[in-house]
Amino acid sequence: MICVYGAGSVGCYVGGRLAAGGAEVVFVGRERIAAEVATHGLTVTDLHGAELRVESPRYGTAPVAGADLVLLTVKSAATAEAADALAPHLEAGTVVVSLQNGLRNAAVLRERLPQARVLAGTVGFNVVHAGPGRFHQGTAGDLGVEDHAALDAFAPDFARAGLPLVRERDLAGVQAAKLLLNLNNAVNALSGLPLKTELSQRDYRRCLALAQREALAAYRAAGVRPAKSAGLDPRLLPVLLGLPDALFTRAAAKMLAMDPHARSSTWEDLEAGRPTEVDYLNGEIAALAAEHGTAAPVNRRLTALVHAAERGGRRDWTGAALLAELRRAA
Ligand SMILES: NC(=O)C1=CN([C@@H]2O[C@H](COP(=O)(O)OP(=O)(O)OC[C@H]3O[C@@H](n4cnc5c(N)ncnc54)[C@H](OP(=O)(O)O)[C@@H]3O)[C@@H](O)[C@H]2O)C=CC1
Ligand SMILES: CC(C)(CO)C(=O)C(=O)O
Repeated sequence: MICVYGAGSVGCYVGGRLAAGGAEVVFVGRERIAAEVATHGLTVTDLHGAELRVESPRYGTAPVAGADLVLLTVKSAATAEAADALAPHLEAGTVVVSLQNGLRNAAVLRERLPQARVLAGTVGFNVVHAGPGRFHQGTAGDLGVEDHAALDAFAPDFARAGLPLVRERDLAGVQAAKLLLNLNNAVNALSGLPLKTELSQRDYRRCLALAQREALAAYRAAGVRPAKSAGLDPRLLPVLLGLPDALFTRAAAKMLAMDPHARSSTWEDLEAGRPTEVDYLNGEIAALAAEHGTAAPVNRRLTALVHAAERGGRRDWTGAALLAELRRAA
């Protein structure tokens, strides 16, 4: 049995696809989503036109025993608490995969779940809660997981679900590369715009490039080596982002191949009135920079602006205004 623990956007989508493909899936999460899927069932859709239904998903609010695989899909701030709740229900050797953004979740899980085989993972695509019981994948991307033989037993379930596991030898590098892209979550949430509209405007991209340059400097100082993404050396990302719109649209066609309504998870958090994960994204870079003596005023400012937005502050920054604000901070 596969348990999805903390089933919100990513958990309902991934678990929904697995269940629609025939896997036995138990979802654990909050009462409001349990009530929603009890009434409406689960529908998962994607940018390629897929629409899959799970009529009666097993969705509860308490941890369950007997899972062979746990997919952990809570936001980073909830990882420790989720691990503590799961601990008494895991048998020795149970595989726990962290499908979360950020760099440190797997380490938190390993510390709190010594009996489990914890593997780090990344979700390379965006999912939004698109209506009652509906979860939509709006951008292309893979499920990356730290390679381990323990995954052999589950790989067929993911393949049948149309979400093949991409088994990575350097997951830490993939996570570091993913974090470079997730620095855009703050820019996207502050813009109030869909990802495609935001990334199509050079000034927003320049904001992201400033944040990425700081991250690359912090990585260098810390000895973190981000992996290539889509074949591109991560050091070239800020250069690519700085291109004029017409050139960028052509050079980064793959990056922009997304549903026009796709949003970042940080935008979704603000929209739902929840605390965001910004401390684990831009805040992670600020912390890494402080630890290794490099500068990260842009990531610090973006973190502060997202926290202000959580308290009702501005969420309609134009690209020019945000860029001026970040340049003032730098
Ligand atoms: N959404 C996306 O497009 C993407 C997200 N990610 C990453 O995936 C992870 C999950 O994100 P996402 O699915 O968007 O997050 P969501 O907030 O949609 O889902 C997490 C769910 O877990 C619930 N939860 C929190 N704590 C517990 C707990 N102790 N027990 C049970 N349920 C709990 C939350 O409830 P409540 O809110 O009430 O606390 C929420 O419903 C994050 O790290 C995110 O960065 C990665 C790529 C894309
Ligand atoms: C897929 C991506 C990068 C989209 O912004 C994401 O990880 C998120 O929304 O958190």
